Amino acid sequence: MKIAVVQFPGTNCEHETLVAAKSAGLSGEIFRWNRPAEELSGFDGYIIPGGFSYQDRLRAGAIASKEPVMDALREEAERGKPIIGICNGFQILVEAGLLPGLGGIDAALASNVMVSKGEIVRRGFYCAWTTLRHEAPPKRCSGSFLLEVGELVRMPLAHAEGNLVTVDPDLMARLNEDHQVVFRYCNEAGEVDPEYPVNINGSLENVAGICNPEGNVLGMMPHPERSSFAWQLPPADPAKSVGDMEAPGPGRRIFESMKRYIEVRR
Ligand SMILES: NC(=O)CC[C@H](N)C(=O)O
Repeated sequence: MKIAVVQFPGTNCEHETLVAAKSAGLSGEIFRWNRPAEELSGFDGYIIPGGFSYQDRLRAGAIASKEPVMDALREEAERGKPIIGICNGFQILVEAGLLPGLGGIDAALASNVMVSKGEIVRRGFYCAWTTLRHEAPPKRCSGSFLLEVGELVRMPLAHAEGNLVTVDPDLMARLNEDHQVVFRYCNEAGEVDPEYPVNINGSLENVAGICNPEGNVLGMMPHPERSSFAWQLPPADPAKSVGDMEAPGPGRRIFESMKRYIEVRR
């Protein structure tokens, strides 16, 4: 099971993403955006990692979304192969139209605006640990294939443009009804609160991850590769482990899910 971690100029999470995927039993390689795009068909799945592709110019993900490699990824998605976009990867998927309903002028990942008690308390780039509640039914989505409804996973986020906004009053109803909301920001007890700091970036309905209608394409703002090993967890976390460098952290479940999804598809 071989995956491609697609790297654009300005991507900065490709190595740790590949290491995390390998820790889940996948094999793979970093695939530079300017390689012949047809070589992508030889992989079983794809991850677009985080970073600042093209310096986030215009909007984060906007320029990378126009690269020919994204047309090839669209074709692979149509064949049912899994694609996970993490942070800047999510932004690129949205801009490329691989998550229908998002992107264009109707719905976007906009600048973070954190609101508490009716006041804006913070804006822009933010880096913090967060807890996600898995909202989709098991097996709904390639990147959360193994997760139960309500399962909590801890991982960090670090971005400026992850705030889902829309002018379409029906968008959330459609996404919810179709179980395309995969993750929501919640507190450690699993409760969703629309205010900062639980709703960490101001996103509509605390959305942290969305899949396409078919479930094979997942975009998520937080970084599972940054909590795929127990040693990556914050010092106070009970699951923190420094002795065993291979001990799993919660983020590994995303990559294990992708592996299982590929196995089941075969
Ligand atoms: N960590 C990242 O992938 C950064 C995402 C993006 N460039 C932003 O700041 O919004």
